[in-house]
Amino acid sequence: MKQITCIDDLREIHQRRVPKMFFDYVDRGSYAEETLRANRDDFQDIKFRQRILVDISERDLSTEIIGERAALPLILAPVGSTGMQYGDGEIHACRAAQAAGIPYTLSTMSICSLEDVAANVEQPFWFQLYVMRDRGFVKALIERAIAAKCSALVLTVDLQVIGQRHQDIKNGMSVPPEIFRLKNLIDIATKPRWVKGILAGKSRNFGNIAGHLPGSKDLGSVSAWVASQFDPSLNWKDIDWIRSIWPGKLIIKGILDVEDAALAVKAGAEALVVSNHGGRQLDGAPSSIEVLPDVVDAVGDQIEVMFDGGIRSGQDVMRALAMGARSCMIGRAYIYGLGAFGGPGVTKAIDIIKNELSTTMALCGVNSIEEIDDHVLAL
Ligand SMILES: Cc1cc2nc3c(=O)[nH]c(=O)nc-3n(C[C@H](O)[C@H](O)[C@H](O)COP(=O)(O)O)c2cc1C
Ligand SMILES: CCCCC(=O)C(=O)O
Repeated sequence: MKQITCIDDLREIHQRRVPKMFFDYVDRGSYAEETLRANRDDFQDIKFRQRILVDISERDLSTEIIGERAALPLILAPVGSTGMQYGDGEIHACRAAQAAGIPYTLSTMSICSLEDVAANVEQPFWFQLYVMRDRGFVKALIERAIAAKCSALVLTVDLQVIGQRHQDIKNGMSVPPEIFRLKNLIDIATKPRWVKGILAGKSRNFGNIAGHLPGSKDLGSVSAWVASQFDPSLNWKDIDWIRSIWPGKLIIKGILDVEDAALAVKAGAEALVVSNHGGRQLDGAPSSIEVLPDVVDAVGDQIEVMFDGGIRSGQDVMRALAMGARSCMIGRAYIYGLGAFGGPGVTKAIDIIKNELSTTMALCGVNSIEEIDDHVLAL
């Protein structure tokens, strides 16, 4: 792995090793992908202010995330179908996060179940919840997260309907995926390493939501399945209902608007995530980094503001922190590592970002995460 020096290198190997239908599912965005591109492009407009001759010999990258110490201001974001990128992918990613001292978020749409992950890792992890129409099932899911000792609930609120991802439709990336389509079978035949990894994994279907999946003869598009299962009536009043079941910390993920951020404060969440779902939902929405400063201005002293969208380097983490985020989630950056090399690839992705962040801090003349604010930016 010596030749791997940046997240883009991991992406390239992921693309080579994982079938196209699964790589594209990770890599691409919704509709014309304007927001997906903006997430990356807008980072590049943010320039640092280099400072020299500051003693930077004792840099500390650790911080607190919702009251817990973390080695880095970084969180592995919830990513559906992670176990299709690499066998038992959720367990590998969670272990890598815990070894690195950062939180891992398990998606409702994971392949390994809550119970599987809990049985195979050392420490508590976070659980991301999608609210489905069947509220009895949602309640049971939250109770499973409590039983699995999850230490935070991340309620994702930007996907009650799904933004269409053209490439997924073209590739047969349905629920479940059409792997027996001739084109996909031919592609899979050229990816023996992936096949071996998947066959070695314990789980091959969505572990948390058995009973809510279409039968294998009833292949539907993801959008049809989401429309049939996800509750479009979800609204602020439901937060009280969730609170009545979930006693722990609540993080609301998917906020892009200052008024919504204020409502998240009012709802009593411990944190919110400024996120456009990695450019996979409302195409034409602004980049996450564009809206971050306004959200921080409005509510940053009342609620912990987290950030995600487009982070591919430690420089990007530094930019988000400089704009007021307290910590950052990464999605694709670690999944590229997982698809390329399994657990060690996730560790590699975290290490790359950590080293880049450390060097960037040094060259900007800061020694701690708490010191990072807009004074590190060239205005
Ligand atoms: C393949 C993939 C699957 C995702 N699945 C979920 C999910 O199940 N739940 C969720 O809240 N967010 C999901 N997201 C969004 C991520 O949590 C995160 O918001 C996004 O990836 C951040 O952008 P980035 O990939 O540029 O870092 C997914 C993202 C990707 C790339
Ligand atoms: C049906 C939701 C799939 C997971 C997800 O959130 C995503 O693909 O972005």
